[in-house]
Amino acid sequence: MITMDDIVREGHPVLRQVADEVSLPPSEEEKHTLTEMLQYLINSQDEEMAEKYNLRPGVGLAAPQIGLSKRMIAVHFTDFDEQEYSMGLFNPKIMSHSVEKTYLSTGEGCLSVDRDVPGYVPRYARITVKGTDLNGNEVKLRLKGYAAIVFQHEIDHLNGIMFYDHINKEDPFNVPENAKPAD
Ligand SMILES: Cc1nc(NNC(=O)[C@H](CC2CCCC2)CN(O)CO)c(F)c(N2CCN3CCOC[C@@H]3C2)n1
Ligand code: NI
Repeated sequence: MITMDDIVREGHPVLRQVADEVSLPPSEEEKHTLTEMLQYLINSQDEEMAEKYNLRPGVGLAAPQIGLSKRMIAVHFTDFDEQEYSMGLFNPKIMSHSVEKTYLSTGEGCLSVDRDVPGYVPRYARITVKGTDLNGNEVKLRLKGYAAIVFQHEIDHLNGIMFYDHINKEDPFNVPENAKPAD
């Protein structure tokens, strides 16, 4: 199982690389790894497992965070409309996005960042994502708000981008005029 010992921390070059496309169909090993990434999220949200294995809770995870520079992400969360997302995706790609932005009023954190970085992280309010799921099916997702934020955070990791790269350096709590909080 994946534990915090497997999560690389900021400063490791893999977090600043552009990850490689996974050639399709994914190998058994790639499918196993993506399944393990999803399992980490599920375990991390289970109080007993998180306590027992000292897991930081997570709603998303990207392969570079376990040292694997491949375009693979896993997400496990329920959004504010009670819509559940629990999936692994190969080669996720943002096909289109709104001009309008959104952000989490709590700011963001990252399993690869062992410090608090205060500030709003402006992200697209709505995105359309395409990718291939663990069953080898192509999926097309239209996401907004919280779900859009989580997927953007993960896809950023595949492009070597950390959440704090988006925070306004002069005024971390500056809100762009076209942005509304997701929560
Ligand atoms: C928002 C949130 N971020 C948590 N952690 N950070 C992460 O997931 C990072 C990714 C998220 C940071 C902002 C957007 C994506 C991991 N990242 O580094 C991957 O790249 C949480 F843990 C969390 N929740 C709320 C839901 N709760 C259900 C019950 O179980 C606990 C769980 C806690 N919400
Ligand atoms: Ni992260």
